[in-house]
Amino acid sequence: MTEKLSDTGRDTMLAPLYATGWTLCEGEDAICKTYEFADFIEAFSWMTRAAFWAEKWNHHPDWRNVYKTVEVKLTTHDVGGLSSLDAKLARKLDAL
Ligand SMILES: C[C@H](O)[C@H](O)[C@H]1CNC2=NC(N)=NC(=O)C2=N1
Repeated sequence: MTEKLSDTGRDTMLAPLYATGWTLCEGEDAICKTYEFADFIEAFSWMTRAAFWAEKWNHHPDWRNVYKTVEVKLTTHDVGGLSSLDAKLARKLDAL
């Protein structure tokens, strides 16, 4: 069963993500990042690749795409905050 990240879990799991542009979202226990692509097709292709990983892991982003920008928010609804699944998916999104 997925659990909410502990304080120590946050430090170890989120610190590397802060280094790649992730931040804690305002007013909620989630991490946010805005990705900028060359154009809409690059952005949407990335979203498509990301969608397959989200579905495979049954862990889905809250995201918004406008033209070549994708705003991503990750949190674990089942536990009401950040879990290791969010860090795992964030690492994958950064690697796509
Ligand atoms: C029923 C389904 O397995 C759950 O709703 C999954 C789906 N995707 C999910 N995605 C995210 N981000 N958090 C969840 O808690 C979650 N739960």
